[in-house]
Amino acid sequence: MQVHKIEKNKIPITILTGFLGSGKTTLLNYILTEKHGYRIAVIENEFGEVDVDSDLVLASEEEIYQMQNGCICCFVDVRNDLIDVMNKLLKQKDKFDHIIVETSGLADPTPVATAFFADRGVAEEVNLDAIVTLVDAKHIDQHLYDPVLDGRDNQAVDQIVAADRIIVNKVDLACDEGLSKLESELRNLNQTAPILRSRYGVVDLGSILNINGFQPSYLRERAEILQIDLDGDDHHDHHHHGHLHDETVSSVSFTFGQPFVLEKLQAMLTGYLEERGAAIFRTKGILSIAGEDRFFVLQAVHQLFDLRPDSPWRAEQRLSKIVFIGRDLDREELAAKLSACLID
Ligand SMILES: Nc1nc2c(ncn2[C@@H]2O[C@H](COP(=O)(O)OP(=O)(O)OP(=O)(O)O)[C@@H](O)[C@H]2O)c(=O)[nH]1
Repeated sequence: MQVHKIEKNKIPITILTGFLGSGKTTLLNYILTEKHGYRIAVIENEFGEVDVDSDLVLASEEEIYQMQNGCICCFVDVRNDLIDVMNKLLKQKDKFDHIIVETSGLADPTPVATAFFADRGVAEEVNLDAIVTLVDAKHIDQHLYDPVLDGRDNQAVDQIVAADRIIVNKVDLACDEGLSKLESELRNLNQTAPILRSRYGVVDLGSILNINGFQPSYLRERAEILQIDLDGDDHHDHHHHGHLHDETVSSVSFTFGQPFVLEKLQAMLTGYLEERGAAIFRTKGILSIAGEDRFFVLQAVHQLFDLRPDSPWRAEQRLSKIVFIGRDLDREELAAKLSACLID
């Protein structure tokens, strides 16, 4: 690991970003289980009404704060929540020495980064270390060149443009030629960020944590474009900014008390995602399966899906939670399809 100069006494913050399903939680879990000597506090922000992500982050000693209901980049109130969470964290700052903020996959990281500067109290205590952007080598093209967003703000692009480090993840799903082409496209969007490659988020952590990689001048430029006031010192002021994430994308979530019949569910998901997967960016779930003592984890990025047993249920009630994120989602249709897979 390389050692870098760190701003004295300030707690470094890493913003972990990347489009839906690019591998942020996978990388976060890798970081949380590696022996790097940092005590890490995590702030998670999820897009979707039902919280699945906190179940997917491995249980650990680290402090994990969940922020839900909205995307931190978009809503001033949610950014205020972020500052409130930070203030809570800072009251017990002897417990950790690094903070990781995992943004939702639809967030533009720039307004998130500005939140730390706009609040004077927080700005005195923390140092934005780097914006680390994960890129899904298999699926990113559909989002970088999304025809629905033609001429409009595109978060997949924003995330790459704002990056201090780019990690091209899922290299196992791409060929060498495809990776080189992708890397030159990324270089066109971002001329300075070093580009790393990874499989399941395995990277040299010395290249992404405590690197002093953040470029404030660049943030100021982006903040101006987004009309964010960087110099306001009261974060409870509802100042406006010109950014909203892709409104054509929404999420639909369900919970079920009854268990699913595995084969029925597998067949339904295969058919549904094959047919609709281009418009369904992300599906995740923690599922109760009939006859199984373990809960199953469902992970899908577009058509590519994985449903497998995880750990035994603990004493808590077995409740399935499932969330779909994408375009033109029909709640009724999905509810009927899922209900048909439940045990009679
Ligand atoms: N084949 C392959 N799959 C990967 C790799 N990294 C992550 N995945 C899988 O991709 C899926 C999404 O990974 P996550 O880490 O949950 O992605 P995320 O960015 O946190 O997703 P959101 O929070 O929903 O935006 C999971 O099924 C992972 O197991 C990789 O390098 N190769």
